[in-house]
Amino acid sequence: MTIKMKVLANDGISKSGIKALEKGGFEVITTKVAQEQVANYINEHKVSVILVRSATKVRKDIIDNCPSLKIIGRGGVGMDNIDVDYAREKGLHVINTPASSSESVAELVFAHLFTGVRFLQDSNRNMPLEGDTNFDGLKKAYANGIELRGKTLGIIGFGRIGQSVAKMALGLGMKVIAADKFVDNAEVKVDFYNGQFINVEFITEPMEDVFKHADFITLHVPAQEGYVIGKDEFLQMKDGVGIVNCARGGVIDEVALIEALDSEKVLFAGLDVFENEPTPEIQILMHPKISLTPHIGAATLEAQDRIGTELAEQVISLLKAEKV
Ligand SMILES: NC(=O)C1=CN([C@@H]2O[C@H](COP(=O)(O)OP(=O)(O)OC[C@H]3O[C@@H](n4cnc5c(N)ncnc54)[C@H](OP(=O)(O)O)[C@@H]3O)[C@@H](O)[C@H]2O)C=CC1
Ligand SMILES: O=C(O)C(=O)CO
Repeated sequence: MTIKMKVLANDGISKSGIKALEKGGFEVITTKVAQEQVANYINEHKVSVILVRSATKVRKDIIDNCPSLKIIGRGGVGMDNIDVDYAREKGLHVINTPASSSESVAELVFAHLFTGVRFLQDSNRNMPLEGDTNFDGLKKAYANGIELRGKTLGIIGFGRIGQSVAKMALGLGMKVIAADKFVDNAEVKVDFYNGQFINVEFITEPMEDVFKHADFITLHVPAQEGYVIGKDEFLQMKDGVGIVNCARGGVIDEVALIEALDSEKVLFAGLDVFENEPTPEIQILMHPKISLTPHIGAATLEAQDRIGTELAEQVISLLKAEKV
């Protein structure tokens, strides 16, 4: 009898990913194992591959105590929930799917931008009931919307997602400026649904210039030590700027953000990620000027399909030689 290698997809995986892995001769387990039970489960079931999104952490304890493990796979980009260097030192393969979700995250950025400039996060909560006479004042406030067209979008972090955001912004008639620690210039291919495209050359600018000139700022940097935007950075921005963070909680100082919103320095914020996940601080949750999503940047059917298939392809190719 052939013994199939086991893949534990602890944060779920698309049907296409399961199908591809099964076709490749793997058994796929989609049971959600509690974090503290993951190591035991891997050992009990002799799991060879653990696939995670952002919820399950794969730290030193699992890496040290699970000898059957050969691959740690992250369905997504940021690997801050995995001790990557340590795992690689111990001879494990660590893989991710860096390009599969860029367009989906970029689209969510615009969902937050459109929400912020037309106050949707607040009007969704405040539509009047029959006989409500107090709504007129609010309606007047909601009537002060802003168009994105013609405005300047500042992109901090000009990698894959930052560049996807840039091309969508150009399509909307926005001006785009960008800052990146390491990318000096980039040629972004803006493609249209009819197959036509144009290439647009970008030269990145110093971060202070982006803060100074942007009407809206969106962050696309990885998790890192220290805030990228804190009190000092808010002070450098235009009054009434809009901020979007679909990158990582912890790259914006949330206390400074609340202060900036309350003082009207910042007009609105759109947040997909939080310093405290999955349960953001109450001041963030209840703020009328913040549009909230629960870390769903990559959560589209299309992105998850690409992620599942790409993970399956990598697992199959890495373990092909070792299968029994
Ligand atoms: N909300 C969601 O669901 C999702 C969130 N993400 C987040 O988005 C992040 C970006 O993804 P992606 O665009 O694919 O990554 P990339 O690596 O392609 O781009 C990130 C860019 O930001 C640069 N950078 C790092 N730190 C700074 C800084 N302090 N200031 C300016 N630039 C900086 C990086 O430089 P260098 O590479 O040299 O460090 C790199 O060029 C991921 O790391 C992840 O955390 C990703 C997918 C989904
Ligand atoms: O891919 C990422 O980094 C995400 O945050 C989505 O899971």
